[in-house]
Amino acid sequence: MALVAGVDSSTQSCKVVIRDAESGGLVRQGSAAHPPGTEVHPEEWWSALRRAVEQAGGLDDVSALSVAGQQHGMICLDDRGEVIRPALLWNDTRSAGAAADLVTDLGDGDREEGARRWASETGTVPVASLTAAKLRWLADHEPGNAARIAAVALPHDWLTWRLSGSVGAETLVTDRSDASGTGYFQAAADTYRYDLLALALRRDEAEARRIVLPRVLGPGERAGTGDPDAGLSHLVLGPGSGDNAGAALGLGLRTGQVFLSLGTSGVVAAVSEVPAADPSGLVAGFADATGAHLPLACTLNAARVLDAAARVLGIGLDELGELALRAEAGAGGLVHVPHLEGERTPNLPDATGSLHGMTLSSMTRENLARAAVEGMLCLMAEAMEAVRAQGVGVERITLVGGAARSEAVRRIAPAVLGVPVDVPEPGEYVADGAARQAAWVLSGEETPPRWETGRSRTYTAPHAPEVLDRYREAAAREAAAHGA
Ligand SMILES: Nc1ncnc2c1ncn2[C@@H]1O[C@H](COP(=O)(O)OP(=O)(O)O)[C@@H](O)[C@H]1O
Ligand SMILES: O=C(CO)[C@@H](O)[C@H](O)COP(=O)(O)O
Repeated sequence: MALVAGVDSSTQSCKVVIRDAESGGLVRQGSAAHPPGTEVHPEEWWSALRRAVEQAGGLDDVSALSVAGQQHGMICLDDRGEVIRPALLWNDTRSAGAAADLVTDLGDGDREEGARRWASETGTVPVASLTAAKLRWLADHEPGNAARIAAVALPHDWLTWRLSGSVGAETLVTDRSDASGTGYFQAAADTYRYDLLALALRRDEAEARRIVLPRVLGPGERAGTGDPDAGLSHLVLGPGSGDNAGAALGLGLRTGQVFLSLGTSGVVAAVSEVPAADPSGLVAGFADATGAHLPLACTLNAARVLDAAARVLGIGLDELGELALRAEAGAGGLVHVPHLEGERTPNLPDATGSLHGMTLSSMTRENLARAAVEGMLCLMAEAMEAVRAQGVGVERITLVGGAARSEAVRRIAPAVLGVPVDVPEPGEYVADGAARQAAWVLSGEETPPRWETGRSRTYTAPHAPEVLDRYREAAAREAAAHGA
């Protein structure tokens, strides 16, 4: 029985699953926490990966491994392959101004024209999360560091490279799903755009072409083998992927199917045969891990909205869910607009969260808990509408991510979203997608192995559009206050 490993190096933790390559059956797993914050040294991820692998029983009997990782994080390497500064993560909003500048610059001073060009040329209009915006921030705020850049990698590229034991940056590899989140990759044509890398770094294109970008491997293509010095030469490495593409692969989603992930980020994404190009910037035109596309709307706020509410109420997440289910739909008029970390969809990087409709009768613990769950889900309902506006039919949605473990979220989601919600058994679907890719690479076949996916339970509830209507009113007031 050949074993394969899948790694999910995501924002809050690193998870490793080890599965049977043929059946996909789970054999063992491990996890390790990542440090908090939006600026993290990649060595921290490497150390968490090693701890998670150890907890999962090691890799001695594992034949292949792939890494899926949080998207967009900027890792700059110097000419010796050393990390120049801690990585700036997808949820670090200091690059918001840089993103706005990139849009205007490509439009020669015209923001709308710039947004149209970014969307048509790369599929995505830059926001603070994109790697290109982080590079522009670096060029403007840390020119000494920017001048030392010899290579730029993403978290999953760098971890795959570390596992291979390579030292030279020229051996870095990536896949099209993660490359498509950089801002300097054209997913529709599978090619890097050095002109846009140059724009980001304020260099000319010839200089930008001297920067090493990870070679983009095809889906299912071998990335090499593990580090012989670490006893990993038996390990075949897969190209890996961005974490959202990993989730789609782990769930075995087919064209037209849509998932909602409630982790640190909130994500609504669909597998699509056609690339997206949304000039409003709400939907990113990313690629998936199978050769198709993954139009995606991503929020900065999701599961941690519930963490924050539980903290304020001095209770655990289970109790928060029980309280929320005891309140009526609409939380007695209390509306929580949960822009706790600023927001990306809609693009309000400087926003803060707010609570509306506070009265003596609405201010109960039950309503506060309910408003947190409803607020998070309304934010996701808006993301779902943005994906729909790109022509994706959303008739039902598959719910995953840490907050999918909450019974309250599962039961309230169909009422707020207005579609049935399929909840697969709790699991690590990003890591599973990476494991499935590893099995694919090991098999050398044209398509990923058919793995049995666990049973889903479908949640339905009468649609309660008034919850979203009231949220929209409150969110519009907030957006106006933040100059949108
Ligand atoms: N039972 C639960 N109810 C609500 N939220 C939960 C529950 N279990 C875990 N979470 C939340 O899930 C989040 C982590 O989700 P995860 O998908 O692993 O995040 P990421 O992939 O971004 O690191 C945490 O914020 C945690 O509070
Ligand atoms: O920025 C995005 C997608 O564009 C995020 O989805 C990151 O990829 C982080 O994911 P999680 O750690 O929340 O899973």
